[in-house]
Amino acid sequence: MMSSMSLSRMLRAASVCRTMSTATKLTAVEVNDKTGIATVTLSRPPINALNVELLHDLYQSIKEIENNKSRGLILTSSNDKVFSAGLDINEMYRPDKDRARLLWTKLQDVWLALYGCALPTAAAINGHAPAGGCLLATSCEYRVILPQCRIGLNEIQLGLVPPIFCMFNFLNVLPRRVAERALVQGRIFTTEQALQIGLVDDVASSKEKALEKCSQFIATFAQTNPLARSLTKLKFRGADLQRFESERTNELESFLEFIDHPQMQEDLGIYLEGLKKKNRN
Ligand SMILES: CCCCCCC/C=C/C(=O)SCCNC(=O)CCNC(=O)[C@H](O)C(C)(C)COP(=O)(O)OP(=O)(O)OC[C@H]1O[C@@H](n2cnc3c(N)ncnc32)[C@H](O)[C@@H]1OP(=O)(O)O
Repeated sequence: MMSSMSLSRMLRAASVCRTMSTATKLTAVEVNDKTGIATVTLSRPPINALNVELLHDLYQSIKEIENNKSRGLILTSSNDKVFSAGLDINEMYRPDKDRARLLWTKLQDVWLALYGCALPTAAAINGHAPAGGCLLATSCEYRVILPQCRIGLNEIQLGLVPPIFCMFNFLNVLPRRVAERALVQGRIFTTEQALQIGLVDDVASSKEKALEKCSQFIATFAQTNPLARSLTKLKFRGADLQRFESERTNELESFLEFIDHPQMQEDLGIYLEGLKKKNRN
């Protein structure tokens, strides 16, 4: 039987949190009415691989939170081992061409929405965050990770050329030399390494503590004029956003050309099979 203690705790939580009206199936959005902070939880089992639908839902959630004038946005995962496994490789392996075009366009939309978000943004990285997972986390302004996680932009290990926004994100958080080497080597960092190089800002022992640290970061802006804050953020990120816009069509076409290449398809097939084999052994 549920104790009266846990029941009252649940009722208290229910009174301060509400789910947003258009919260979708693959992202859950919860707004804390006391703090005004919205939490977006990636919820595509088993590993939050970014397919067309998840990217679509994530974009909608970010825009909805921004339009509802929340105080800040925290991104996290419903999976306790994986924040996001990055792009769903099944969407790139023997792809339907229209769907591949849609996938890339939606990834670009999500990056624009998150990197250029007017609100303070933070990622509670409660699991591994390779490739697209790391891209989402580094689009935010602040990152907290859990122990024993792995994070990094490993695209090059799959034979993929990291898109320009991967470069912007890394240059925004890492010294240029470290960013370049990490991208060119496709490095995946442990929790300790990520903290040491500054890829993440802090480490927390649990998801709850990570969310708390993210809320504390967002609360540091409580006394700051929101418009002045967002315009200042855009001054820092504006050049990247503009360059992205000028290269967006080219990047889409190169992605489609790249994954259409027979060697690329062979490499992706081998990589995917390797991931599956791991579970069969
Ligand atoms: C011009 C071209 C530009 C291209 C640039 C592209 C920019 C972005 C690219 C990407 O994001 S590519 C994706 C790269 N991602 C990875 O390399 C991650 C691979 N996965 C892992 O390392 C691990 O799965 C994990 C995330 C650390 C989780 O490990 P865990 O042990 O918890 O789970 P697994 O048993 O490994 O996986 C479960 C299940 O999911 C399948 N899977 C894993 N990752 C992906 C993926 N990214 N896409 C599709 N499917 C994936 C894995 O095969 C398992 O399947 P089953 O065996 O259960 O069938």
